[in-house]
Amino acid sequence: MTAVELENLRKTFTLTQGWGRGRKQTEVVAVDDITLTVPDGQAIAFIGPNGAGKSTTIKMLTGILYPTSGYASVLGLNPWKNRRELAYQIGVVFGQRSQLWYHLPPRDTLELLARIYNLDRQEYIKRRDILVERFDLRPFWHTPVRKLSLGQRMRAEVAASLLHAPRLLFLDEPTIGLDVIARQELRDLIREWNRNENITVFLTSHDAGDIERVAQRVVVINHGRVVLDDKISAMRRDYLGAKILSVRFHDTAPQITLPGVTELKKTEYALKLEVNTRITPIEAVMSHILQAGSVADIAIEDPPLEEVIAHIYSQAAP
Ligand SMILES: Nc1ncnc2c1ncn2[C@@H]1O[C@H](COP(=O)(O)OP(=O)(O)OP(=O)(O)O)[C@@H](O)[C@H]1O
Repeated sequence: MTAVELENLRKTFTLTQGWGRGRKQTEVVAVDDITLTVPDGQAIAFIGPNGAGKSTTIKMLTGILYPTSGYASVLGLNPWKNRRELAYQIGVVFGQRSQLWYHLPPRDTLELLARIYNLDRQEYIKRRDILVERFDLRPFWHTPVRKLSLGQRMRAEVAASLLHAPRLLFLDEPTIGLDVIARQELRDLIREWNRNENITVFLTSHDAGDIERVAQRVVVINHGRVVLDDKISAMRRDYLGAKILSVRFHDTAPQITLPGVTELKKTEYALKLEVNTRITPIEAVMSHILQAGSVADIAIEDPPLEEVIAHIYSQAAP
């Protein structure tokens, strides 16, 4: 089953500038013919620079906005024609905007949502108890949302979005503004729900850690168009073609001079190199190092995802 299917999805906005006779209308293309298929159970990071069209796409997929043209099917439904029906099957979390009742504690919010979604009482209690436990809501279960820390609120937001057991979860910048610990906790919860409950995740984030931890696949958009669609591991490997080699030696670290190899750091007994594997394959660099010095330890890593993303954005710029 396909969770999301888009074909030439497009959204333009008309902007009016000036007054009276000087009034001018310009067209902004926010989403420019996106075609995309997301299978059931996949966690996809939908990323791109500011203004790339991510939120506009999510708004169309959740039925908030009508597209200008194109086709979309979300869990087999047309989001803007079957918005109500779809709402029972999807969860939506916007990091920048709370979906909770500001003056109510999470307890009452979940109770209200259970009624809105018409959940069976026994089912609701079972599910609520799991969410309270897994999202650690107990310490602030009776505290009005307005008094929660951002980390607590976001845990409550995601838990609330999962109450009606949606099959697909849209998350728009869910970790924005969170500290390192709260961000990690939230990422792990989203990942757990995706892997264990097989819920499809459609995530936007500017945080490389979120993307890396949560998603299996990355779709990069820029100016409303898909510029890259790949597995995270493949994106890193193929796009930059770079590897980071960290080597420790038993004695003084040698000088390594090879085409495509850049020294990032050197101490007396250690070397950190960046290898452009398109110029010199990693095997050749390794055998060169093994001959040049007495190697105690060697580690090969991919470059940080942040660098890869920055590189993709810069190449996609007009
Ligand atoms: N209601 C609107 N009216 C006019 N233009 C809009 C409207 N909503 C979005 N846009 C424009 O459409 C483009 C895409 O915006 P969108 O919010 O989808 O980007 P985004 O990728 O979510 O960006 P960010 O990462 O900053 O949230 C931008 O140029 C934006 O200014």
